[in-house]
Amino acid sequence: MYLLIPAAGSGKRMGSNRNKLLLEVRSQTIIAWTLKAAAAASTIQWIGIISQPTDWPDFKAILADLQLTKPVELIIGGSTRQESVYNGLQALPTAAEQVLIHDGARCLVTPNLLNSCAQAIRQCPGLIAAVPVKDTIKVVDENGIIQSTPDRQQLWAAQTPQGFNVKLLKQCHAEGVSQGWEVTDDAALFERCGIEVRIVEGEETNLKVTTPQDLAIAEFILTNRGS
Ligand SMILES: Nc1ccn([C@@H]2O[C@H](COP(=O)(O)OP(=O)(O)OP(=O)(O)O)[C@@H](O)[C@H]2O)c(=O)n1
Ligand SMILES: C[C@](O)(CO)[C@H](O)COP(=O)(O)O
Repeated sequence: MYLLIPAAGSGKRMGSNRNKLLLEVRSQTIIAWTLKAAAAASTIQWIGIISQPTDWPDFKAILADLQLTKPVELIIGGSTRQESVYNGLQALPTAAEQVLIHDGARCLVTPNLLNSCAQAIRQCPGLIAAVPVKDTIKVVDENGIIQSTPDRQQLWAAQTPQGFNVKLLKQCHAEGVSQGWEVTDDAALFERCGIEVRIVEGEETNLKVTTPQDLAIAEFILTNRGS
């Protein structure tokens, strides 16, 4: 399976002055933890890291340290996650029929979840890892007044990995560009194009390191795993 790792963000919500993926948790960078999970997932045969060239010296040093046995390519990122994935899709080897996309910032993903998604995407056009929402969610208007309470049975929190048929995902991204759609994940492009996306049960611990609080939680989870 081909794996694209969007890693070209700036980490505004982290409040850091550099790419948050270069911050350390338990003495390893966030991107190193993500790469280690990808390396340990037996189904992953190729890894593309979508990133800003200014970060390449750091990424190359991390790769040299990890000594991965799978081919890894650095691909130039865009100014949004959507643009970064678009670039990643253009850089995939022509043999790639399916692809998994996994945020570099979700560094607690397990090899097991990557493998489950890689196997499942062979049977459907698109899928995402997701977990059932535990909170009661409110829809609120611009004045802070609650409008409704959606039925929680139908609410799932989206994660990555997200898996897709490459040809269809390229078509959906192209449609997104021509229609000016702005989305925060690739499944949303499939949804807008009317193509089915399946849910694969994700992992509660598969959080996206977004804020300083998430860094502390990631540290706690990795310590408990004995990693
Ligand atoms: N132009 C961008 C923006 C984001 N990403 C990647 O998409 C993933 C999810 O994005 P997010 O957590 O929002 O990362 P940042 O954009 O870095 O954070 P922020 O939104 O707080 O600035 C991250 O692995 C990030 O590196 C990317 O490849 N290209
Ligand atoms: C793709 C994603 O990780 C799914 O949870 C997420 O949508 C990334 O963007 P966000 O803006 O941080 O939600």
